[in-house]
Order: sequence, then structure tokens, then C-alpha cells
Amino acid sequence: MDQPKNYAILTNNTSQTQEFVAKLLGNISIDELKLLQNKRGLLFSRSEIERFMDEEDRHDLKILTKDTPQSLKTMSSGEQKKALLNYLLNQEPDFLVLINPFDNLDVATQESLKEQLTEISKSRSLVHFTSRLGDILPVTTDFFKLNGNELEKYASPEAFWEANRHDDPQFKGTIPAPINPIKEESTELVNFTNISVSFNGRQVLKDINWSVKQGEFWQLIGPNGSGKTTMLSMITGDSHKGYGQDLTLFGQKKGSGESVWDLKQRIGYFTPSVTDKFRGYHSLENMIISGLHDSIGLYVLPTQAERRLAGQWLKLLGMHDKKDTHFRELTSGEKRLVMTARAMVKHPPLLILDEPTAGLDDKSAALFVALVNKIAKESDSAILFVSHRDEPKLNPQFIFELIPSENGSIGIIHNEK
Ligand SMILES: Nc1ncnc2c1ncn2[C@@H]1O[C@H](COP(=O)(O)OP(=O)(O)OP(=O)(O)O)[C@@H](O)[C@H]1O
Repeated sequence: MDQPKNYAILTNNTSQTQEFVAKLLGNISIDELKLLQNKRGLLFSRSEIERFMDEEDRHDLKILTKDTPQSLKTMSSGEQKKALLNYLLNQEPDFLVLINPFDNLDVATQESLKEQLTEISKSRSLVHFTSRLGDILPVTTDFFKLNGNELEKYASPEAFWEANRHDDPQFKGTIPAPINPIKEESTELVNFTNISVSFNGRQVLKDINWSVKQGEFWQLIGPNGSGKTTMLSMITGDSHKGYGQDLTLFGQKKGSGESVWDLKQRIGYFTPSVTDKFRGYHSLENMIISGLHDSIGLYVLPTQAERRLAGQWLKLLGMHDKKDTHFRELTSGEKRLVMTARAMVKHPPLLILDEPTAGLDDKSAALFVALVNKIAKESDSAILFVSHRDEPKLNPQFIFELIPSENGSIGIIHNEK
């Protein structure tokens, strides 16, 4: 039997991936992929996982999780992806369409998924849509780029790699100062002392000790399911697991009558799914100003000072000429830069960025990382950057690593990378 073809399709901010995948799975003829014509393909993507989560939530249909009492929603990304892949393989498709399969996965899980896909690629074709060059599988036989809806084929792997290298991005100018600086009395923003967390009798975090002080730049890493989201939600006030334990936030012991509103005031938070809340027609200027009011739209007329400040941020991002453009018209990379500016506009004592580069192409991710490094250097905000990926150019001062063990993850601190 001939070795099946394996296709890598590099995507960028212009790619209409969803439309293209719909064509491919709908058996609409695509010249460059004609070997897949009339074959049965199945989709492995984040959106599929979300669709199954929705089925569980709304219709109580446990499809991917039928063999476990746990819901898909509470599983780690690695557990969710494993469940989806098993489900798809059981249906014996001719080919698999993968969209950014390694996003949100830790290094070890990425490696084991890579091995599994390499094995699968021997018996069926893979069509791998990826925004990251580093994710391309060595078994790839045919290289493409998706520009808009057009597939561009490269004559050789060498031609592909040569054409898609990119230079390091730079921002010109400095981080704009806040209008009303927030005075933070406590030098220690976060303190976990021997914090442990269990879900349904299973311990997830064990004796976590961690202190984040003003102005520090931390990266929080750990394999899927190690408890990163659990820790973050204790900091943002979205989890009650901190009550009755020795958790202090901005100098106030958890459970001592602190208000969640007060907490939110001191934290700038960004995770890519937040972007979905902004579906209306918000101009970029209003988007940034709304960060001063913690609102989704803007309900009061902005002051001159606020408009000036928004202008300074947009200038820094190289989007000054787009101040009246609607947010929804931006590429996903641009949206994340604007959302980060929005989270940062007040200069909150703590800026949390949760998997902020997931799904971005290399160029947009590098630009995002350059912005974060700049914020770390030029502001007094402490930064907490959560990611699985080793973002090559990210310059955290400290890394907090969660290492799973049978009795829950323990935390280890590394100085710099
Ligand atoms: N509400 C819940 N009920 C039951 N189990 C939960 C709940 N929330 C989290 N878990 C479990 O706790 C563990 C830690 O989950 P958490 O989401 O904090 O990990 P993570 O490090 O953020 O993972 P990922 O990187 O995949 O997002 C996982 O095994 C998860 O299944």
C-alpha cells in the first residue's frame, strides 16, 4: 500500500480556514487535494470539542465522555483532545482534518499527540491546518499556505520554509501612562501558603506556596490538568476553593470580607475567549476606553483625556489610523493586541494573560510576546503569563511550574528561563 499523503496547510490572519474546511469535508472538489475527493474526512478541532461540550450542557448527551462520570467541560485540554481523537478514530475515517491540534497542550502531551498522529498518518491522510511553523509534522509530504480562500502550493519543502521565515517585530514608542494611577498598598499581590485543592475527592493542587510581588513578571506553566486554571480562578475570585485556606490577595486574606469587585479592579485579565464577548460594533477607540470602565460597551461619553490615552495606545500598536474601525473587523492577532491594551490601560497592579497566544500564527504570536515584554519592562504592573508553549522570546523573571503527582500538583519556582 502506498504511504498516504500528508498535507500541511499554513494559516495566517487572512486565512478563511472554516470555509475551506467546510468545502473539504463537504466533498467539494479542491484541485490541489483531489486525492481526498469522495473520501470520508472527520474534523479534529477546538470547535468540535466545544460542540460536544454544548451537547452535554444543553441536551445532556455524553458522547465523548460516555465511559466516565466526568463532564467534558471539567477535563483538561489534553483529556478533551484524547477523548475526541479516540471518538474520531473509532469511526475509521479515510482522512483527518486537524486544526491547530497542539494548541493549549503542554510539551509532553504535544509530543505524545505528535507520535500518535505520526502513527495514524501511516494508514490515513492528515490535513493539518496550522498557524505555527514549529508544529508541522515531519511526515508531511505536501506543503501549502492558505491565503484567504486560496490554496498556494509550494514546489518543495525547502521553498515552503524559505518563503515563510519571519523577522522579529518591534514596537515604536513607550507604554502610555495611566490617567489615574491605582495606588497599591500591599507590595505582595498574591500569596498562597500551603494551598491544596481537591475536586470530588481527587487532589489537584498540593501544598502550593507562591508569592507574587508588585512589578514581577511570572510565567505559569504546567502540563494539562495540572491546575493552572484552578490557581488563576482562585486569584480572580472565580473559585471559592481559596476560602478557609491561607490565601491572601492584595494584602487581604481570602474570606475576610473582601469584595470581588475590588479584586477585579486590581486585575487586568485577558484570555482569547474574552474576545467573543465583543460582538457588537465597538470602535477601537471605545474598546480601549471601555477598559477604564470595566464595561463591554461604552455607555458614557469619553473625556478628552480618555480619547487621548486611547490614541496613544493605538499609536503604539500601529493602529492609529484605525481608531474608528470596528473591533470585529480586525484579524485575531490584532484583536488580541487591542484586548491587551484594554486590560492594561489602567495599569492594574496585576495583569493576567491566560494562554494569550493560543491559535495565533507565528508572526502574530511574536508581536504579542514583544508587547508583553515591553509592558513588563516599562510599567509597574506584575504580569502573570500562563502558557504551555515555550514562547521563545518571552522574558519572564520567574517561572512557576506545576508538576503533577499522585496527590496533586506541587509547585516549583525557577528564576528566569
Ligand atoms: N469543577 C471541576 N470539577 C471536577 N474536576 C475539575 C473541576 N475543575 C477542574 N477539574 C479537574 O482538575 C484538574 C486541573 O484542572 P485545570 O483546568 O486547573 O488544569 P490546567 O492546568 O488549567 O489544564 P489545561 O492546561 O488543560 O487548561 C483537571 O484534571 C480537571 O479535570
